[in-house]
Amino acid sequence: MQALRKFKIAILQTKASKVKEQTLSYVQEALEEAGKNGAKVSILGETFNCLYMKEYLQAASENFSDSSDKTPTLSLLKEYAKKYNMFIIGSIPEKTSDDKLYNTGIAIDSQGQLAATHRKIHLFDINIPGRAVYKESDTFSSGNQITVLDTGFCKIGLGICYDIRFAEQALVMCQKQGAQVLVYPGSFAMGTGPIHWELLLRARALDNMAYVVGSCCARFTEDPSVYQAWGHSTLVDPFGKVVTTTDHDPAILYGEIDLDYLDQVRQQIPIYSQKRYDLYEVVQKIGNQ
Ligand SMILES: NC(=O)CCC(=O)C(=O)O
Repeated sequence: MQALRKFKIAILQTKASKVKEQTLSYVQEALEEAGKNGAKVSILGETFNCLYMKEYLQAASENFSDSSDKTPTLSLLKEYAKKYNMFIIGSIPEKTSDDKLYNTGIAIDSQGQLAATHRKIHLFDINIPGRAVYKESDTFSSGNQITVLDTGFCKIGLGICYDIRFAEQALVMCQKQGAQVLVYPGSFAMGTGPIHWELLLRARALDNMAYVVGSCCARFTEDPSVYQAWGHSTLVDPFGKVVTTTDHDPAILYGEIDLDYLDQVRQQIPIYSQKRYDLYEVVQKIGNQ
């Protein structure tokens, strides 16, 4: 069988409502459109099934071992992955049987199976008074695994939002585990997004000469007391160029992943073979090595 070297991705910048069913109807509409438009991989935002605030995160959480009537988000994604023969990636709040909550990236394969999970490793605990104050560890426990999904046609490294600030995680995903595409579902903050979001996406792309997808949630503008996401979902190519981007409103972006182009860029600027491992090294300590 001929390897798939070029494929279409869709970045679904969907909006959350205060009501989970409504939020999922926005997600369903977006998946329908992306599927009809031939996306091979559709990527949603961080905790795309609710607003990014403790009470909503708790209420929208799903236990992945529950039956399908109690996991409406997972069921929806599985249905649409199968219907349109596409991979679907995003993060949702995961509740475990011992009552812990994780911010968990999920990847559903084109057969509708849960192919990989990534529990956010670095929790968004920052304190810039008057600008960005958030303590994600009040809600979630942190994960302990670095995750790279092998789709059969490319390797996708999974991170979540704040994870993008940690270059070592991306280096391990690409340079130890062979990821060609890095995917970061996000809900970036207004106080940092304008200066850091695109810069970080492009930085990780250049560190690794990889495609980088930042799929942010759309902004919830109706109520200023609710966490406001920066939006601006973006695809960056392995040369560090922004392929497509948007503002903060709901949107679906399409882009092409071209693995021949990625190989070409990695040959032309051969950082992978020029590493001075006699002077430094990035070591993965735990996870699928
Ligand atoms: N949800 C997040 O992890 C937000 C990360 C963020 O805004 C940042 O500045 O980093």
